[in-house]
Amino acid sequence: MAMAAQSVARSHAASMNSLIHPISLRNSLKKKKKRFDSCRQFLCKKRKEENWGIKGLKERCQRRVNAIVDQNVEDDEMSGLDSDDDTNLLSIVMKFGGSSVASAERMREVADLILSFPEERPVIVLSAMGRTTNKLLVAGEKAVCCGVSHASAIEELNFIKDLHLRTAEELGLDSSMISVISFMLNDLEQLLKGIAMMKELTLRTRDYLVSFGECMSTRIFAAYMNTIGSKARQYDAFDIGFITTDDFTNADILEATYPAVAKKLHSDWTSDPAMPVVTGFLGKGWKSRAVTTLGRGGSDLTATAIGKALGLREIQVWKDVDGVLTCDPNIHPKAEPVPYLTFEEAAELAYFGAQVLHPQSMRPAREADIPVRVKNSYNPQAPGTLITKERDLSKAVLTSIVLKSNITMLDIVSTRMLGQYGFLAKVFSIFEDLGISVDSVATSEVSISLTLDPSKLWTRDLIQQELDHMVEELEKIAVVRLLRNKSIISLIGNVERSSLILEKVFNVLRKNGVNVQMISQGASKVNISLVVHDSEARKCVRALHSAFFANDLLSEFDAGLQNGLPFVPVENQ
Ligand SMILES: Nc1ncnc2c1ncn2[C@@H]1O[C@H](COP(=O)(O)OP(=O)(O)O)[C@@H](O)[C@H]1O
Ligand SMILES: N[C@@H](CC(=O)OP(=O)(O)O)C(=O)O
Repeated sequence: MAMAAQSVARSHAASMNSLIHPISLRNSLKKKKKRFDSCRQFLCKKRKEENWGIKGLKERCQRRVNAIVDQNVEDDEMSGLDSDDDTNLLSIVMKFGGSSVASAERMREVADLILSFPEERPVIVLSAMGRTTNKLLVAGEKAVCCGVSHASAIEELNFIKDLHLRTAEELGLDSSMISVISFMLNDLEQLLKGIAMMKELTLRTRDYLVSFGECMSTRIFAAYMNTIGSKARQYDAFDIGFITTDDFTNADILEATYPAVAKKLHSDWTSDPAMPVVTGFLGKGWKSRAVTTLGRGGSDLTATAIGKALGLREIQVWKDVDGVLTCDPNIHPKAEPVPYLTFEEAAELAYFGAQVLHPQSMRPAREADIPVRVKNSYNPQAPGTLITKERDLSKAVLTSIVLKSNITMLDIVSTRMLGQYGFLAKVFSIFEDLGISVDSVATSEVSISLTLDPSKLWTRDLIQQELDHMVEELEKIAVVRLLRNKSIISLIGNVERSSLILEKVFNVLRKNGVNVQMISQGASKVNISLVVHDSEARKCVRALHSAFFANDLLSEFDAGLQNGLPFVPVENQ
């Protein structure tokens, strides 16, 4: 901006020389100053979008400064700049998960945290309070078999009522908002009675049932922000353009969502600015028009979708951990935060079971190239994890270890009725026809080993029915072995160094007497997956974590690499 200021001075001096009237000079300078401001915004945005280096930025700056000074307003690259002034538009998304808004006290802390960024104009995305979603699901299951007269007494319903009414009162919300919440709780009770009467809980009803969690948390929080004088407006995602497939409990966001959400949030903000507080996790089925959900943990996806829709600067997801960790802290208490990840690594990590991020959530952020920051709302000072398109992998070996348990594995050996490619094609067309999703695959000429993704299969009965049908179909062309109770351990890291990673991994496994039943290296080049028996999996992850991350062994491992020698820790030699 120093350069811009000098140019304003230059222009000022030039104007003085030609004896322009002081008022028109002031207006002209004001106009130019406005142009410089919008120009700066425009350049910053374009620089990010098009990845300009410093040299490119300088050249473009100079061109625009000259154009402004010389009044060359017809310059192509300048056109539309006045309307491109986005200094007052929404700037970031801040998503707070259930643990961040579990009580009145937590909501107050979240409000303070948001207000501690006065320079931002955030869109807020909230999940349901604490474990409300789980409790709603249990209440639904209980309603199916408890009888209408007992539905009101379901323990989880009363817990949810008490939590939400108490929170609204503790936050000092006015009586009209307390009535809104009471009405919603009353509707929830009626719904549970309906489920009890029907004695069934369809996937569609299940989604409507859990939607009460986010619908109530966002209303309470937006009302609280208004109470403390920070203007906020609540939105139900299904009413502002979140259009999804009709796959209840696991819906996908459709493309039409992005322009619709952008239009609604943008026009409300420009006509009457108020911090948007949006329900995470929810959408509207494009055919059914009913409430859908995006799969467990889906508020992360809501946040990244809003970031993409509005082209925001950053997406922040606030959790109860110091970022994405080197492994699940419930498995290894010494798990450490990972400072940087690429979208690809984060997606792989989430897909292979790290609960911290929703499996699909990286997609919109990657498509729009918007950085995602994972932060801890209980420890805002911690730097967290920054997820971007690229990062320096030259020193990276292993980034994180992820465990996905209770997996079903299939061993399929061809009866040689088909040629090699006919065999593979037939096997995968069977999965496609049955809508069964496959996680990891290892193939030879006549056999395939693969793991099935259980998250697509919702109830026990359905799993058995589907599996029986699938095996029946596969047995027409192959000998099939179904192996249950397996776990996938995914090693996310720099697969350029896969042989060194594997050497170390197999040392650890050998020492612990663990047999690997399948191994696959993803084409994404960031993931090696090992399949082991469920009963050995947690022990394995702990041993691998200690070998790779404890006592700074990772850097020793790196040092060994630099000397051209693979490092094997003493404990494993
Ligand atoms: N690799 C990992 N890194 C961080 N957290 C993980 C990891 N694997 C599992 N977790 C679990 O994920 C939790 C955070 O995810 P989640 O409960 O969905 O957060 P929120 O509800 O706040 O969005 C953590 O409390 C932690 O127990
Ligand atoms: N409340 C939903 C959606 C969600 O994203 O929750 P959280 O952010 O607390 O993981 C769930 O529990 O699945």
